[in-house]
Amino acid sequence: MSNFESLAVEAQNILDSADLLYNHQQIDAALDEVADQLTAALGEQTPVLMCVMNGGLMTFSTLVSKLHFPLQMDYIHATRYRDSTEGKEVKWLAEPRYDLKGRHVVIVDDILDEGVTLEAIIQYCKEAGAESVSTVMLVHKQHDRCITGVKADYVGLNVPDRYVFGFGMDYKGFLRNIPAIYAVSD
Ligand SMILES: O=P(O)(O)OC[C@H]1O[C@H](OP(=O)(O)OP(=O)(O)O)[C@H](O)[C@@H]1O
Ligand SMILES: Nc1nc2[nH]cnc2c(=O)[nH]1
Repeated sequence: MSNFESLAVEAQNILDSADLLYNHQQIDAALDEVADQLTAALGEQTPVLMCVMNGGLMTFSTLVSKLHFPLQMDYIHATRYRDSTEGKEVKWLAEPRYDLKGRHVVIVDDILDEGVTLEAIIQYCKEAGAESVSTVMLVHKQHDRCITGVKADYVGLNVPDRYVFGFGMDYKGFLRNIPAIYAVSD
């Protein structure tokens, strides 16, 4: 069996034994609330919404479909876990296309864990001259290891201090497409 095939089998076993945290309906309702809050805060600001690839993709596409005001979409690709379940240093794979100078930027990602990735992206946007940087996270992992001062302005759902996957979040590069959020079984 090649590497990707054995990983696919492992991922299926992980899914079969995982604990469901939130189903699709609960995720959708949480993103409805975030969309309402963003509309109230930024509906007049013509923001740039910035998808953090790859994990942010499903949250981003669901969220923007709920926003009915003028905005632009862009993406940034920063990765720290690289198909592993342990974080390393942040690696940049793609920078945004829009000039962020003077713009209200909204970063949209799947998970705030230790905050290393988010801190690097906020710093990037500020150095690019953004007028404001707001942060949206589908989930916030509950522990006290997050970098001091790094926070999400808008959070959909809280998750326990366990490895989680689904709705964009991967297990070794798989299971991002599952339309619910699970925790790997202990
Ligand atoms: O708060 P942190 O501890 O920095 O972890 C959060 C980051 O980890 C994941 O990205 P990953 O590096 O796995 O890349 P991916 O988006 O391609 O899954 C996730 O999408 C966040 O960007
Ligand atoms: N998929 C996934 N990515 C992460 N990045 C940081 N923490 C996590 C996690 O629990 N799950």
